[in-house]
Amino acid sequence: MNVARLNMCHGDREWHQKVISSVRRLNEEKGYAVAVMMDTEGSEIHMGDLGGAPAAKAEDGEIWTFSVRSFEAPLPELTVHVNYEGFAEDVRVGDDLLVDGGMARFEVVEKLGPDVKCRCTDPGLLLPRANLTFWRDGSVVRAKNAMLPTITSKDWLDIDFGIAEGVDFIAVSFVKSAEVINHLKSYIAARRISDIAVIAKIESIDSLTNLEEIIRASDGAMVARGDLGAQIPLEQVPSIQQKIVKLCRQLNKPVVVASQLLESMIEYPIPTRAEVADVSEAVHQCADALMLSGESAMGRYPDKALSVLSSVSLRIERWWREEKHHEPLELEDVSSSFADKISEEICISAAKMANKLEVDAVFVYTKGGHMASLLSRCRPDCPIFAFTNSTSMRRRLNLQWGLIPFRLTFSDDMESNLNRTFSLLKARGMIKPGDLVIALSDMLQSIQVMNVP
Ligand SMILES: Nc1ncnc2c1ncn2[C@@H]1O[C@H](COP(=O)(O)OP(=O)(O)OP(=O)(O)O)[C@@H](O)[C@H]1O
Ligand SMILES: CC(=O)C(=O)O
Ligand SMILES: [K+]
Ligand SMILES: [Mg+2]
Repeated sequence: MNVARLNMCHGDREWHQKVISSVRRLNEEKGYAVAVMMDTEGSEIHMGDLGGAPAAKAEDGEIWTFSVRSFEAPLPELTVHVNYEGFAEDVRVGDDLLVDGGMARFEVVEKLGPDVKCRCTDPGLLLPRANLTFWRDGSVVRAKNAMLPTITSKDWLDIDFGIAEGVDFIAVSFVKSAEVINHLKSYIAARRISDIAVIAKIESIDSLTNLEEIIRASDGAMVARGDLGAQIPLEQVPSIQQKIVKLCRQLNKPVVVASQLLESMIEYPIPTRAEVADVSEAVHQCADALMLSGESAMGRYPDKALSVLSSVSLRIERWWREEKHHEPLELEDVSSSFADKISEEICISAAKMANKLEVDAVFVYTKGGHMASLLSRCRPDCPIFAFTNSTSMRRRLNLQWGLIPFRLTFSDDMESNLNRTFSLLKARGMIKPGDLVIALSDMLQSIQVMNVP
C-alpha cells in the first residue's frame, strides 16, 4: 500500500483525523512512507442515511418515495431522503432514476411537492448515501444540478482540515474545468504550502469535455469509474479509461485507476477471473496506481484484496518484461525549460541503458522529485530507488509507478550520497555487493554506471 485515501463522503473529521494519525504513526514506527489523499465529497446527488439501517431492499413494482424533506429516524416505509434540494423540481415523470449507476432502478411516476414517487423497475439493494442519477432519453440529465459547485462550503472546511493535518494529496471530485483546479492550487499556495498535490477526479461528462486542460492544470488524475459509469453508458468506460491513462502518461502526470477492480472481494476471499483481467489491463495500460474502495473500506477481506492487487500487478509486469511485450509508447516531450529537457533526455537514456545492460537498479537523487517522475515515466525494467531530502516529497513520490522512495539528507559530495545509500539499501537487503547500478542526479545532471562496492 502506497497511499491511504480518505473519502470525505463518509465519516466525520474526528474519525478521519484518527486514520491520519494511525498512518503517520505506522510510517514512523515501521519506516513506511504511506501518503494520505483526501478525496472531497463534492456536490453529487445521493440518498440519505436510511435512518441507520445498513441497507434496504427495493422489490420489483414497489412504489418508493424519494424526498427532499429531512426525516427523523426511523424513516417512513419505502422512503429515502435525497440530499439535492432541486431534485423534485428537476426530475420529470417518466425519467429513470438509477441508484449506484443501476444497482437498482426506478421510474418516476408522480411528483407531489417535495416528494417524488417512483416505481421500482430493477429490484436491488439500496445502500446508505448511495449515488443517484436520473436519465431521460438515454442520457443522464444535467439540469440545474450541473450548476452545483465542484467544491462546496463543506468541502472547503474539509480542505482546511486536510491542510492543517498535512495531507499529501487532495483529490477533487466531479471536476468540471481547469479553473477549479487552479483555484484550489492558488488557495493552497496562498497559505505558503508547497507540498500538497492536487489530483483531478475524472468522473463527469464535463470533465471529459475539458479533459486535457484539466489534466494539464492538475498534479495527477484519477479515473473514477464508479461515478463515471453512472454518467456515461458503461460500454464507453473502458476506452475512456485507456484514453485518460495515455494522456496522463504523455503529460507525465500520475494516474490512478479506481473502483470495482476487485468488487467481489467485498464478500468473497478470491476475485473473479474477470476482475483479475481488469487489474491486468489497467497495469498494461501503464496506470501508476490502482485504488480499492469498498473492498478495503467495508469489505470482509481488505488485506486479501490488497495482496491480490499487488500480486496480480507484479505478475503481469514480470510477464511483460520477460516476454518483452512492451508496447513502446512514443513519449512526447514534456519539458518546458532547457534544464528540464536535459533531465528528460538523461532519464530516457538511463532507462534505455538500464534495460540494455540489464542493470540491477537505477538510483535517482532528486531535490524536487521531477527527475524521479521523468524516470518513472520511462518504465525501466529494474527497480528505481529515489532519494529526496524531504519527507513529504518522499510520500508524494509513492503515487508514481515503480518508485521506491527514501529520504536522504543530501551532501554536496555525490560520492558520499552514493555510499550512504548503498549502505542503507544493503542493510535492507535491497541490493548486494557487485550489483550493477545506474545513478542519476538532478543536482549534477549526471549519469553514472557502477558496481555496488
Ligand atoms: N468510512 C467508511 N465507513 C463505512 N463504509 C464506507 C466508508 N467509506 C466507504 N464506505 C462504503 O464503501 C463503499 C464504496 O464507497 P463509495 O461508493 O462512497 O466510494 P467511491 O465510489 O470509491 O468514491 P466516491 O464516493 O468518491 O465516488 C460504499 O458502499 C460505502 O458505503
Ligand atoms: C472513486 C470514485 O470517486 C468513483 O469511482 O466514483
Ligand atoms: K468522494
Ligand atoms: Mg466518485
